[in-house]
Amino acid sequence: MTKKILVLAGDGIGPEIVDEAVKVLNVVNDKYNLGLEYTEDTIGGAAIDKYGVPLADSTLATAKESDAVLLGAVGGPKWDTLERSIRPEKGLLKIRSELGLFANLRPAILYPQLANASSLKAEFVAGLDILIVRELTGGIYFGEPRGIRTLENGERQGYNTLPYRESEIERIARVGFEMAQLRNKKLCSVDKANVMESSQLWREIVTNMAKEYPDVELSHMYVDNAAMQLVRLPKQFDVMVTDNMFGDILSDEASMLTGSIGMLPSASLDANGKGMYEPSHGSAPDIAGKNMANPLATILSAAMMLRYTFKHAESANLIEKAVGLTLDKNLRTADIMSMGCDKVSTSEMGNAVVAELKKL
Ligand SMILES: NC(=O)C1=CN([C@@H]2O[C@H](COP(=O)(O)OP(=O)(O)OC[C@H]3O[C@@H](n4cnc5c(N)ncnc54)[C@H](O)[C@@H]3O)[C@@H](O)[C@H]2O)C=CC1
Ligand SMILES: CC(C)CC(=O)C(=O)O
Ligand SMILES: [Mg+2]
Repeated sequence: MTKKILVLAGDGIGPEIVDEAVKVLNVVNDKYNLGLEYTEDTIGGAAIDKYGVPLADSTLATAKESDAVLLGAVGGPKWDTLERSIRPEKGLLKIRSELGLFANLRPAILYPQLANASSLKAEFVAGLDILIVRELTGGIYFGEPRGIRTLENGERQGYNTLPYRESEIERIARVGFEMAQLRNKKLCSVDKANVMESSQLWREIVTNMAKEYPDVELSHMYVDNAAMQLVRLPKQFDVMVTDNMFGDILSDEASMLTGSIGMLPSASLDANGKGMYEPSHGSAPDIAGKNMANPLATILSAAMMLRYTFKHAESANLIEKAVGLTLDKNLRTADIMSMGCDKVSTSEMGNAVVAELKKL
């Protein structure tokens, strides 16, 4: 049976890193006869240039007909001055929302070969394996009302709203509990319940759900403390579940424990296993077009696609193993470079993973 993948490379380093992930997918496709079929389209700034909007209706329709989406990244200085409603990032938020991709899984795993690339000393990060479960279609990135208004005294005021419905909290918390059950059975719910009503409701609902998961040890933490604990003692965490903005920020922070944001993959899932797979980082305009971005987060996101949407754990495991074997060869893109290693380009890194994969 064919498996339809919509490839949306997007902006900046997007096309460079997505190319490498597709190369890697092609190897497992041939090996296991997976029937992967690609359609290419675009999103973000590239879509503004092509269609006049950051996500064309036709692209969204193709995404809805596809089994999975592989996405690079969106955004860049070229489009930063556009009116807010048509900025590249709006396309990304819209596709997540329209596809119902409420559960964003961001695993922060330290490959032992990269212990020296981590921002923390090796003793703090050795064996690190945290899963951040981020709510992706609600909260302050979507809340209404929002805008920039002019007050009576003529001063302008920017405002956003952070709403969470009970059902939105419950469904993401359930993902957190279930992921914890599959792992080390520890769930830390991160909120700001000492200040915000939406967090108070969040904490109440998560607390009530704990009864259904007696095997999971639940804890709660305020987000400011969580940010600090992530760099103090990161291995205290197993699964963290949190809202859209907190998860966005904490996952970038956690990425540096693994050596680089270029190592952090993600899966954005709906209720039925359909998903969009994208690295956790952005379009990195500062290094775009230089063939120096790290493609591993995108390659590892492709592995997550095989695991979560196509239920083919064997090929996902193989890709992750090939990444480890490539790092064993001391090949490093600039962001994870350390002494005694060989610096490689984006495409050289992708080719090296392909070469290791073909040997397995
Ligand atoms: N999912 C997405 O499409 C996201 C898009 N953005 C957009 O990307 C643009 C740039 O945003 P920034 O805040 O600079 O975040 P960014 O994640 O693009 O870059 C932050 C820093 O990390 C580096 N970096 C990121 N990915 C890398 C990789 N694969 N290999 C090596 N180094 C890497 C960049 O060079 C930069 O120094 C903005 O327009 C922003 O809105 C930001 C985050 C996520
Ligand atoms: C448009 C942003 C919400 C993208 C982002 O920073 C992310 O998803 O990590
Ligand atoms: Mg982010």
